[in-house]
Amino acid sequence: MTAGTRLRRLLAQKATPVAGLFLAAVVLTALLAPLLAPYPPDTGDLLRPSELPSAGHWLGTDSLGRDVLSRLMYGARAALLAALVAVVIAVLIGLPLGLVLGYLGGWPDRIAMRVAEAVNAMPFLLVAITLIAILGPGLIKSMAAVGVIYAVMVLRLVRGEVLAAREELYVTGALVVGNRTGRLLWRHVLPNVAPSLIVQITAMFATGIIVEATLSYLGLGTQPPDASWGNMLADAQASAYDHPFLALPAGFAIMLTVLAFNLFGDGVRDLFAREATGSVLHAAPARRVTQVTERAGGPEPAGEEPLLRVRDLSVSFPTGPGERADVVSGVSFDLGRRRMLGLVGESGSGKSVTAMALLGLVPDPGRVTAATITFDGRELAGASGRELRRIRGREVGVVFQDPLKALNPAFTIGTQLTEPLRVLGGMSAREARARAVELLDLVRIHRAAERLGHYPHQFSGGMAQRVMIAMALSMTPKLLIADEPTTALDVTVQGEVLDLLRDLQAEIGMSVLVITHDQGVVADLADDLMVMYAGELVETGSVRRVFERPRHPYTAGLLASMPRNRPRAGRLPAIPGTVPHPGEAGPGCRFAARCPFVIDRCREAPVELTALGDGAARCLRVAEQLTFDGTEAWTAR
Ligand SMILES: Nc1ncnc2c1ncn2[C@@H]1O[C@H](COP(=O)(O)OP(=O)(O)OP(=O)(O)O)[C@@H](O)[C@H]1O
Repeated sequence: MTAGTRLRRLLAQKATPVAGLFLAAVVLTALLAPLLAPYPPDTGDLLRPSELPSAGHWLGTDSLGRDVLSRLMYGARAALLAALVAVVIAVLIGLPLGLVLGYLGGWPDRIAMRVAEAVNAMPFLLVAITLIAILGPGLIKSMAAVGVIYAVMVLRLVRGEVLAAREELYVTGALVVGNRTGRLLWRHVLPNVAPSLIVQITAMFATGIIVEATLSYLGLGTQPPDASWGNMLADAQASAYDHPFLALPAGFAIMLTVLAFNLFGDGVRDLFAREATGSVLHAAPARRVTQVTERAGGPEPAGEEPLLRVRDLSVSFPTGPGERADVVSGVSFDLGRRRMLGLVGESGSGKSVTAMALLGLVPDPGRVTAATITFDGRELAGASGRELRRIRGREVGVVFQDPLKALNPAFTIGTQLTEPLRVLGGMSAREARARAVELLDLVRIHRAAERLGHYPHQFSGGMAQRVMIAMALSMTPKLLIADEPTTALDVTVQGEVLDLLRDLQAEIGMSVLVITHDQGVVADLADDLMVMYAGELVETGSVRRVFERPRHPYTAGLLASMPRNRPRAGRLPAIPGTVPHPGEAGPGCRFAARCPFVIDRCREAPVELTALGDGAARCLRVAEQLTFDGTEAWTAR
């Protein structure tokens, strides 16, 4: 995410910029207090004590006749300086220790963590007061003591994040290419720890302000006559009954500053959140009238509405300041009930984003628009995140590519399988367990009851994928989306999982959208096929027809480059070139640059889908009835 995008996201949240502006004003006031304050903070007119606000003293005077506004401005200096001292000490001690201990582990880590737990177990202020008793009172000394306690918090946070990052493949990858520990921690681990650390820092600033005020109130922090919000409160308390107004300025200053830090911290946290945002599919008028209402082929059983009807689905991502590019453009298709529809295309053609868009799970800052997405008679375009959540898991199940990454390593299979049954299905623990056993039986996992107590790492890839399938089927969905369900598995296991999917589809009678770059999977499973290229559907039709007689050169190229189980002379044919980046395909046919059948007209204007007897194809030359099957056209050049 670019700095500009981050700034835009920050400004989009209403409370965050307000909180940011308020904090900026507090910081400026603190810095410029000697210039801005109308009176010196520590000298007053003893003849005019405890006055209410007036033209001469906008916030009145305190019990010694000092100007409250001026003391408030100098108090901001004390508050921010105190919080800053504590936070800097915390980061200087906690960050390097957390990084090193989390990464190296062993006995130093164990000892440090026991000490951290002991410090954490004691009340915060008690520890601070004990340290101040040793160091002596005074603002900097007391906040240094607070900084040491904060350091323990930072250490625990950073260590936890490093422990998680240490297991990631990118860290192993960085080690493999020869990074030394220091560089590895600095370059590869620290950036992943930074978001949580920044949020923690804003929270520490907020509590730092409260702690400074408390310590100064108790006489342990800022010493009179210096101004601090805490000792202003202490002064006010002495005459609370006679002059209650005196407590208000410092009280509000503390409350508003702490609130602003917390709101700002929340905004920063949301800024770094990577999950899908609102999950809303925006309804949009169809942007252009497609020549045909393309369907994925295969005659629809008479009188039956398709389960899923998608029209003009587009997804865009930002490509630069104020610019977006479509990674999926104008996709329209129907998925009939009890049908299996395959979606194929090279890597980067937009298959997964299409599936995520249907589920309302395109990650921020992606934007989804569609003229209509009708699922089982209900309109999902424009539906709220809540409505989509109700459908996900219950009526639409999803199977992802890498089962061992999709399952949570911290929980047993039983816990993960029963969770949706209890949360979505409202079953009791006993009912959910019985159903979980049935589900594991359904996906042909033996000794199901025993396996429920096992953790994901105790399953092979194929077995874990069966568990994922069982989870996806737990609520008996009407639609199953399988995104590269066999890509992470070896060939023999792939076959077993495909057989299982086919059998389950027949048993349960659900519709399946299977996404893959492996035509073999589609040939094995699907009734209908959609071929996607650079974000557009380029051909749709029944699997049988498309495999026998592709009507788009790209489909033909994909089929020609499919390894077959028969002797072949020479190299495997391949489509030359690569999929263009989003927004860089040129004005005409997006496949033109790689197409051996290209003619000048192909490069001039966008090519629409043309309806065929069975399905549709996005090719100007489709009417010429070219066969596109000359393998020599695709022979690696
Ligand atoms: N979060 C994102 N931010 C920006 N661009 C993205 C994001 N996710 C996907 N894209 C872009 O969208 C395009 C389509 O990606 P998608 O993952 O759908 O392709 P795919 O056909 O499923 O490929 P694969 O088979 O490798 O998964 C790619 O150009 C990709 O770079």
